[in-house]
Amino acid sequence: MSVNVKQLAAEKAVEYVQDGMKVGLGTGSTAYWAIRKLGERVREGLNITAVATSQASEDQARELGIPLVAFGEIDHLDLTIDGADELDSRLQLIKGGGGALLREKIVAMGSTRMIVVADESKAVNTLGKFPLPVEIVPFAWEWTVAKLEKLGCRPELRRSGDKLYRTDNGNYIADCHFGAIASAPVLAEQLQGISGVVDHGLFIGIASMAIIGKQDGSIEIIEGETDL
Ligand SMILES: O=C[C@H](O)[C@H](O)[C@H](O)COP(=O)(O)O
Repeated sequence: MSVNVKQLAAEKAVEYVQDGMKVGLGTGSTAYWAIRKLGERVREGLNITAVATSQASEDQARELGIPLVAFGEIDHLDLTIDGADELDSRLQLIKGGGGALLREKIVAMGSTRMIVVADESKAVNTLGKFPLPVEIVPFAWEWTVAKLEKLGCRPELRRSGDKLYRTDNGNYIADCHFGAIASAPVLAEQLQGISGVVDHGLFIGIASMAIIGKQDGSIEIIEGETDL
């Protein structure tokens, strides 16, 4: 019987959620399982409040009866559980394959802890095989894309059918094919220096722990410097 490795990792992460916590809900097919499990625990009496990183996750949480709170009502979160497209052993991440990177970064950076949940295919030695999603404003996007190209990548504007893809914030995503990224912090700084770039999918120094589900049914945990 094949193991659902995403579910395995996600459900392990939910064990870290305690009564009274304010929780950030990630986005994607792995975070989906964490939200599902949280819904189960809420039905069993767990008392939490949550914010979501995408419309899809918000809808799922609402359906499951997870109490959602407005950002104006809280000033921080205790724990965020979210997926990743790639992660390395230093807990540097590429996120945004599902287009939610900006909201995900705002929520993760407002959290005391962030647990990344992933299957083993996401764990890499060097980030960059997965094209780096960069959220850009539609205004003068051609100029922004040209500047991205100058950083040494092949940017590809994400499409949704015959239209350009729009994020939940109304922006475009440029998927930037860099190949192996020599220094994620240096690249992050370069990206932040481009006007027109809203944010990018490099998460550096944000995750506190990664829980990686494996096909043999085991789980690998990588702990960062900010421990749980
Ligand atoms: O924008 C999407 C998010 O960054 C996801 O967390 C990421 O793409 C991983 O998604 P999945 O768990 O579906 O592979």
